[in-house]
Amino acid sequence: MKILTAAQLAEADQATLKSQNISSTDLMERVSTLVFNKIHERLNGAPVPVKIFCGIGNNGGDGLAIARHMIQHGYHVTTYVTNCSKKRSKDFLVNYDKVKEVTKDWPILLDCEEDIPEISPKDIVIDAIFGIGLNRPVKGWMASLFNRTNDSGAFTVSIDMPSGLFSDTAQPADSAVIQADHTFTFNSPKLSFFLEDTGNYTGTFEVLNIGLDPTFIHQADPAAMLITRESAQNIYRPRKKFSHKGDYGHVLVMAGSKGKIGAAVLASTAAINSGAGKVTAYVPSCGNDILQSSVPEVMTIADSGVDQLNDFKTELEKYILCVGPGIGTSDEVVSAFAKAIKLQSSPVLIDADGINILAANIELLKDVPAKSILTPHDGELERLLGGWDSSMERLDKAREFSMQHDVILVLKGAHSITVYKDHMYINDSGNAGMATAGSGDVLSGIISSFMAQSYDPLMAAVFGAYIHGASGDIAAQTYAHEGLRAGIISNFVGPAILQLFRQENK
Ligand SMILES: NC(=O)C1=CN([C@@H]2O[C@H](COP(=O)(O)OP(=O)(O)OC[C@H]3O[C@@H](n4cnc5c(N)ncnc54)[C@H](O)[C@@H]3O)[C@@H](O)[C@H]2O)[C@H](O)CC1
Ligand SMILES: [K+]
Repeated sequence: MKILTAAQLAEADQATLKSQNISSTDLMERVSTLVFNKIHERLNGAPVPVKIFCGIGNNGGDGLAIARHMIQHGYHVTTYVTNCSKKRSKDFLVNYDKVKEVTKDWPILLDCEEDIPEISPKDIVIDAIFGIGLNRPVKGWMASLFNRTNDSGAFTVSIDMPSGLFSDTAQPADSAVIQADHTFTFNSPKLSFFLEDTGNYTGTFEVLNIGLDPTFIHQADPAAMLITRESAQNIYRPRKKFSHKGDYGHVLVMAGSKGKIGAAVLASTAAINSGAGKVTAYVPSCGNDILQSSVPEVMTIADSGVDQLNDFKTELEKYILCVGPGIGTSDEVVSAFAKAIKLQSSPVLIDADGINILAANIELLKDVPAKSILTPHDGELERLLGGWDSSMERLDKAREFSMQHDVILVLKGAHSITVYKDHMYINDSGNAGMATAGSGDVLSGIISSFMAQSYDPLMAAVFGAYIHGASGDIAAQTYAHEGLRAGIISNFVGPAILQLFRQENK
């Protein structure tokens, strides 16, 4: 699913009016009727007090139209207008008049701190103050209104966006934001819904298809793609009947050190579980027997280093290198890592200490083949890029780094984001149970496995991140979040692939 920017959505709005030969008032009526139906389905006529707060732009227009529908259906609605500017939009004004026609009274105008009404925990609040037109932080008495709403305990439903939340630019620290319990968002979710510092404001969110011009949407170059089950289905490459293991690649997992051989076990098990034709673990010699007895399908090459890697020697000719989990960062390891990277001509996957080594020896990046994949968690990313003030800045810096070094970054988090140059792919699978030791090693194994199976590296990263999350989601149904271990996630790769095509989940 495409995630469009506020500017693109405003353009889509205009394209829709033209192609469907409708007025903006008609589109607002369509949108507000859709939202009303959703609310009506849930409230089912309940006589709860509903307070609808409307801004003076089109988000406010939506709110006024929703208010009218609710009043006409007998709901107990009080409608407020945050009267913060004289620049009322045309469709706000149309709907302002239409509410009056129904109630015979104008909505209550709020102009200052003293006008802010009491809000009871028993109220339902509908927040239609600002949507995608927000262009500056919310301060002053409006911030007080937002804070009162947030502190009230009232169930709060936001229209299109929680008011005060920016859709695709950095969230200023001093801006008040409505904390919604549920958000009805139009056409597509906004980028800020998926970021750590802003993603909680929406509560649960629901995307409503408001029938914007499909040609415009099809042609729009998205700010980011949301990778859902449907997207993953389209990336999946079925196997050929007449094929053999040589067709599905060979992953060489260079990982582990004394006390962290488990990282090598997890990454190589995940690689074989995800369909690589062959997997070899390249480990310090202390790990050789551990690997052999814990995962018989994986071959091993023991390095001359006993407790940690200190060289890189292999007879293998063709393989995909997956390097980094649990290797440490000592000088010996750095030289082994540097040697291994230098020998590669096709994209590699670098994780964990491999990223730490790159961050501390940035000159090694020149030997990393183009379109290689780095899978940092935030600590590793910070070492690589320096810090950031907001999640948006984190993305900006990641895009710049990707552009500069021609590498793919998988930024791990609740919604892992794969960044390649100016394209972003936001993962929509996974759960908080996956925040557990070794989960990243499993991800490295999965992605490198798909690379070995000839997925384009970018698609291997995007698909691998989805399958990793989906495996965790299926595993959590049996193990709960708390019971998930990385090795368990890895065992559910097969069920996650099956789930892509199960009919009942459509
Ligand atoms: N294409 C669609 O998705 C459709 C969206 N609809 C709804 O319209 C809004 C966007 O409306 P717009 O008029 O462009 O902007 P807003 O209503 O969000 O607000 C603009 C209004 O507010 C002023 N303003 C901005 N920031 C502040 C601030 N911090 N303090 C005070 N005032 C501020 C600004 O100057 C404007 O006057 C979208 O979200 C949907 O809800 C349509 O209904 C249909 C199609
Ligand atoms: K809103």
